[in-house]
Amino acid sequence: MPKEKTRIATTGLIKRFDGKNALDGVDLEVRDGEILTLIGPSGSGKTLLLKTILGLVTPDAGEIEVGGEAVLSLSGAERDEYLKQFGILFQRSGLFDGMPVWENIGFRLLQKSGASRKEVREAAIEKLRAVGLSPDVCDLYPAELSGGMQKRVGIARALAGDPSILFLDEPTAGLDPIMSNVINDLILQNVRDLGSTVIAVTSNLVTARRISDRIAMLHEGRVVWCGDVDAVEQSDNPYLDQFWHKRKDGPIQMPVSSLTF
Ligand SMILES: Nc1ncnc2c1ncn2[C@@H]1O[C@H](COP(=O)(O)OP(=O)(O)OP(=O)(O)O)[C@@H](O)[C@H]1O
Repeated sequence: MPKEKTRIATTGLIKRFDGKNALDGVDLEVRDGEILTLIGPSGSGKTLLLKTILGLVTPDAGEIEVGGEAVLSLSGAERDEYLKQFGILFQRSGLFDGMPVWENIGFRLLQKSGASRKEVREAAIEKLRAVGLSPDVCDLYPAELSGGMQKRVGIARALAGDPSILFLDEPTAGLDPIMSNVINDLILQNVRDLGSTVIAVTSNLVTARRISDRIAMLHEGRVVWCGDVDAVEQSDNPYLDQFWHKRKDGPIQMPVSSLTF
């Protein structure tokens, strides 16, 4: 069988804050066209890893290759070009309060020269349809939308411009189980249609199970397990076992101060 192509690779990625390694030698390979989901306890480095790949955070050591090219040394203009291949759903959807839905979705397209506002609006309506929302939503403001609709608009914005790589940070956080499943299916359908490569971050293990081809678990800034989603249940990795089955006891120690009663 031909070896699957690697789309994103990090090697020995280290990021220190206040003398502590928040990323502690992350080696990760994301294959072309797959959905890889990062799971792990709060503070394990999931969002930080996405930010580092995007160049929003500069690592202290390590390499990042995307499409076979080293990206850490890119200059300003090269970086702008590099970022065009990404669609990003931020935690809490990250919508701009002062912009109607269609401008939120078309934000990047509006900045591109050549596209008229009418064209961008049409493109935004098409993406609204792709996430199951009617064109009527176009002129509403984010505050007028439910949490589930905000997530859909966030996904529509991530999909605008048909990116070949999608980063989805907590796509179902704060949603009820039914809306979470609607969003899971929307993600799967759109990703399959586009053929994008996806890194998702989620604390929702139902979402992880539903959307992922592979799962990588982070703990204290390291990948402690990575494998096919179907292999999770059979794994005897103590970190994965504790996290996946939500066990209180195991190698993952939760700081008492972070527990709420
Ligand atoms: N800009 C920053 N300055 C200082 N520390 C940071 C910064 N960004 C991240 N960290 C630290 O890096 C660690 C990893 O953070 P990160 O946001 O990646 O966690 P996470 O796994 O996404 O957690 P959560 O599931 O709670 O969102 C944390 O200890 C965090 O406090």
